[in-house]
Amino acid sequence: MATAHNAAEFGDIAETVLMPGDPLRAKYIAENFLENPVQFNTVRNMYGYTGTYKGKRLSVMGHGMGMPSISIYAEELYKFYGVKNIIRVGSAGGLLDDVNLRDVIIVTGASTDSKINRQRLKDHDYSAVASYENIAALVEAAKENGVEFKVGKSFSADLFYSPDPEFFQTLKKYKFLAVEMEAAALFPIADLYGAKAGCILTISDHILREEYTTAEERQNTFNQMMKVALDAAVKVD
Ligand SMILES: O=P(O)(O)O[C@H]1O[C@H](CO)[C@@H](O)[C@H]1O
Ligand SMILES: O=c1cc[nH]c(=O)[nH]1
Repeated sequence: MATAHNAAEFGDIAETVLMPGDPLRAKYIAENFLENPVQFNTVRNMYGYTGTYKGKRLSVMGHGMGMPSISIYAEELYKFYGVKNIIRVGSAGGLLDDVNLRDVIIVTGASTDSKINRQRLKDHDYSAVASYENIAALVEAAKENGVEFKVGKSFSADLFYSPDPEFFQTLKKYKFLAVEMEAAALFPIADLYGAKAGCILTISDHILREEYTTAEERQNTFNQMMKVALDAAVKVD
């Protein structure tokens, strides 16, 4: 049955869904990587498509920006559409010295400055970690594709425009590889539904060095990340 945010009927969406923040990136993945993609959602322009990749039925759908947005889309996918695995494919700002523009990051877990998980856990900390199967499959797929990668923590920020840039130094001290805005919200929702989640990122800018990729560079390096995520998605049941 359709929800307030998703026009799909049960069965329209595959058990594995790749989710970029940008719905146009979802369209790009569907049009360039999926065979016979069928669009299942246009509500709020949060495009979603289902097709096949290497013989496996897969979906791709945008999740918007920020934790409230991904929380709506991810929870509905797991709860109402029988989705078993969501892999976020996102962009992120690099923090560490050895994290460079265009690097691919496989996320093991994410901390956050949001209260979103404290609302879930009576104000206690939540260890928001990716499913091991996704971490392992993403690593394997990256190696198979000859894509260099780093594995580690991301920090999911509520605010893109931070009022406290000094805090990035603290994140660096604790070896967070990158800042993005959704992983910490996604992983606990997967836990809640006994499902899986994962996250792979491409470094689109370096926060502490103020370096930025061009739109064209982002497109090309994102292609590497998409391929790794798709090949990983095929490996995980
Ligand atoms: O490129 P996406 O997947 O949207 O990810 C990053 O980009 C957005 C901010 O520009 C946030 O959603 C952040 O997490
Ligand atoms: O959330 C994000 C994504 C890319 N770059 C940033 O600085 N933050």
